[in-house]
Amino acid sequence: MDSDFVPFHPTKPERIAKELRGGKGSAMSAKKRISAALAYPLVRRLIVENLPPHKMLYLTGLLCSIAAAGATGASAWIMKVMINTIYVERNAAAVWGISAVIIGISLIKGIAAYSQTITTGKIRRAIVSDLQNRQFSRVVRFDISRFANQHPAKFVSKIMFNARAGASVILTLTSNTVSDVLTLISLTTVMINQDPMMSLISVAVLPVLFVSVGAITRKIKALAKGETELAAMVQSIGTEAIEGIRTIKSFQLEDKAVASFAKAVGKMERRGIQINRTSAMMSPLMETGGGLIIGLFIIYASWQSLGNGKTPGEFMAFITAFLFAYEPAKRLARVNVDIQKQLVAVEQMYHLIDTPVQQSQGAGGERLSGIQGAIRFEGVSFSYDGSSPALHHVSFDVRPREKLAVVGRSGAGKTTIVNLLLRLVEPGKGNIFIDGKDSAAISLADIRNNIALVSQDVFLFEGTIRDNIRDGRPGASDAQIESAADLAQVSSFASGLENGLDTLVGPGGTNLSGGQKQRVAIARALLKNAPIIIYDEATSALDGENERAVMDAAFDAASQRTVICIAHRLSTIKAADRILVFDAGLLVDSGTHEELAKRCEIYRSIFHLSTPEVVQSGRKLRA
Ligand SMILES: Nc1ncnc2c1ncn2[C@@H]1O[C@H](COP(=O)(O)OP(=O)(O)OP(=O)(O)O)[C@@H](O)[C@H]1O
Repeated sequence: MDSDFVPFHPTKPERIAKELRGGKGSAMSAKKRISAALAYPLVRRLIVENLPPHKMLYLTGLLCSIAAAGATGASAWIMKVMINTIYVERNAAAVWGISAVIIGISLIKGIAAYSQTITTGKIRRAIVSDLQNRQFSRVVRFDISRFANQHPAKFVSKIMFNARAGASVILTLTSNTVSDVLTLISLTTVMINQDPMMSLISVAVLPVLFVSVGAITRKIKALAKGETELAAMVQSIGTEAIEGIRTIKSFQLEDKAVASFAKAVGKMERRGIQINRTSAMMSPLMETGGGLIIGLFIIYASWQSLGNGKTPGEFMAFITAFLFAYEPAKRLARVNVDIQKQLVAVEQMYHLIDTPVQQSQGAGGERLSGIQGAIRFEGVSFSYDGSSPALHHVSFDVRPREKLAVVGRSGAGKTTIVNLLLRLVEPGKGNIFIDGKDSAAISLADIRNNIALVSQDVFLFEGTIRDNIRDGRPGASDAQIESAADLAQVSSFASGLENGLDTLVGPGGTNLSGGQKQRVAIARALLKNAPIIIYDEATSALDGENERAVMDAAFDAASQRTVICIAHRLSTIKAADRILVFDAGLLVDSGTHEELAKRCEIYRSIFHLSTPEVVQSGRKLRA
């Protein structure tokens, strides 16, 4: 890899397709198994981090499990009393008492099961919410390069899936398994008490069962790998298609979108069926094992009761305890299988949670306050993929309060300048200075506090227009918001809406046009009152007249700030003090519109293509 450039992985549709095919090098095939050595620390961490906050609920659940286990043992034991007293000794007077005890035992079991379901449900929901929040709060702080090769929907679906898996592992181990073990202890006590020999026979068959179950477990583990990825892939393809619905419709690509979705769904379905089929083998195995044990009992019990005077009550109590033990034993035999499936997701979850947030995000770094807005790029190189340069050895200065336009053909590196300035990516080589301070040493929070960005892809939160503008400066008064709205020409369209600036926007509210959204974004940036303001094709969705009005206002409002403006419209560019011309990652020229129009071939060619009036001199919006 060229040492000049930091690696950055592009979003590639082929990558998604490759993952769908499960091809070599795909995320799926790269996933590792959760070995026992890895599983233990994962499980330990899950429990240590998540259970203590719910210990009171957990204790309540444990008491319920103990009560339910005791009641289950008692309900097997009462069989002996019932058969021997009522049917062998024919004691009719005992019927009422024994029936009352049976009803009492069932009542205890029912109440314990109800309370346990309620408590584990509460614990599960609390853990799922907490794990989702922890993952999301980490993901939004990732370096943007982490988002380059994954669709956002994939991140979100993974977060949801991982959190559910984490809660399942915790509850399977600390609640369901504990409850099953307690029930088995209670039933085994009854069994040993009735006949130690018969108990031994049943225990002897268990290793055979466990070996077979182990083999199936390994197969399921292999199949479960990548199930999460496939689910996320389906969501990602579906979301992508809906997001791009206008393009899909205009190119009549509905069939292609449906086919690609169906392909992903089909792959997921096949994987699900395979897992299901393999899991299903567990049941016949356990049934056959159980049948074998019961057959042996009958032979042994007949011999005992015919020759050695064992009572039918003892035999019934034993069989009942054994049958009751079947379900919890089956669940315990499957614990490893169930957990293995979930541990793959838990590992992904901790991978997300443990991924370092962008360097020096949050604490640390030099402070940056009261700045003039001087910017200096010194020999800056950067590559997104580690090989092809997006910027190569770029150096330039921006004076405080200068209005700088950045132009270039598509892919020339204009947005990369903005990404570097905001430290959304770090330069592979060279340095960037803000007011003379190396930006790499400045606290990331301070860099972003001092720069306001209006980007080409406007993002508005669901809420009112006013709330969205206020995001620029959370403590701003209504008057300040309204003044920013006036400057950015938001008021001109908001006054036509029933609720003005208090109109709801976003999925549940009014849908604004692309240009209206851009004006809200400009108002938000103006309100921020940062010493440096960047417009990255901020007016691309506005018509010529509106664009000029908004940019006049934006430049005027920013007269005391440094402005960097990436634009394709000559009217905006002419208004700048100086223009930088980029081509294929290189800074090829800089000067005023008049100078560049005379001497810079690339500048001329850019604007000759779209704007014939290139040689007309431009009006300066500010001196
Ligand atoms: N996320 C990314 N992953 C990989 N390569 C990227 C990424 N973003 C940009 N590039 C590449 O870096 C180079 C510079 O891109 P940049 O977005 O800075 O160009 P631009 O001049 O802003 O283009 P446009 O005017 O089309 O927005 C291009 O060759 C582009 O393909």
